[in-house]
Amino acid sequence: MLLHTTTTPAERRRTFREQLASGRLLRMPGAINPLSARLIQDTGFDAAYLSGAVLAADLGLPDIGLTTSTEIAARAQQTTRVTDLPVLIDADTGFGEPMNAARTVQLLEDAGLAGLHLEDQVNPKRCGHLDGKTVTPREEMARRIRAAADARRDPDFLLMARTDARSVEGLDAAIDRAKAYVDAGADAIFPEALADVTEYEAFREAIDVPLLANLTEFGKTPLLHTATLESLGYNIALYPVTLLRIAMGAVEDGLRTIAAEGTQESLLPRMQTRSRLYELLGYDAYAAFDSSVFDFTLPPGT
Ligand SMILES: C[C@](O)(C(=O)O)[C@H](CC(=O)O)C(=O)O
Ligand SMILES: [Mg+2]
Repeated sequence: MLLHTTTTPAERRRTFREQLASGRLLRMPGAINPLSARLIQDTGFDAAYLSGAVLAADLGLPDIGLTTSTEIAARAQQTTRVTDLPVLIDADTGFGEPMNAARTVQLLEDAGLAGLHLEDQVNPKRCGHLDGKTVTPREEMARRIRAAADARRDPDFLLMARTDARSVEGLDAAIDRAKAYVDAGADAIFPEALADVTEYEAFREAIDVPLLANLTEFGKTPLLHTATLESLGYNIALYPVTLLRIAMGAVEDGLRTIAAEGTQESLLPRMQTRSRLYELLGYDAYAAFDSSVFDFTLPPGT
């Protein structure tokens, strides 16, 4: 793979549709940057995710709807360029009125994504696992979805509706909303912040389209095993902020170690090596293209 992926957005959208139709559980970690999306592909995951919480945190911002559709589209394009995997993006509330949601869909289609999800919170939105959320009237969200569905130019671009209603209006209302969102044109449903396995079951029973399970840490939902989700008939196991939490934990530990020990020596066994990084970046493909780019050998152990 030289410079970028050779898989087209259309191919990846078809793959994503086929994966979802297969009935198999897809495992979908959230990338923290384009390079980590390469690693997600390299370690055998099915698809990658771009989290609103991660994109905001990356800019040093809380996840309250401050980022813009053009900002997330630019980041998405950098990511989709370097992976062959289908990538699903968190489009928050669609960034405004239904007309804004429609523009968001087109921007994110152009960014090479396989699909997006829109949620039924009002602005300023918040993490779905926090208390004090407010949801829009059901009909307003249905308008948001219809506008998004009509704006699509590739019918394979996946439109997922997320409902945040479980912790606001209760489980039954959340299921009713999900049904209304499917009627409005949603291809898949993201039931946010379910409390336990019985709630997962109830959603599966009531909804015919693919379902996503959000396995975010330190939230309201148990960290269900993939085997459990498979037996429940869920389609996507999402690890939205997991890589960010792992990386930031390691970065903080590393910084404290250097400050305390005066050298990074003790951290070397925990670091990605230079050779692994070069492997991920595909240096040899560049060497094959132009031998003057990569005409050195790395000393052993680097
Ligand atoms: C999935 C989510 O929308 C995200 O932006 O990644 C967040 C995750 C989180 O804040 O833990 C959410 O669940 O609202
Ligand atoms: Mg989000």
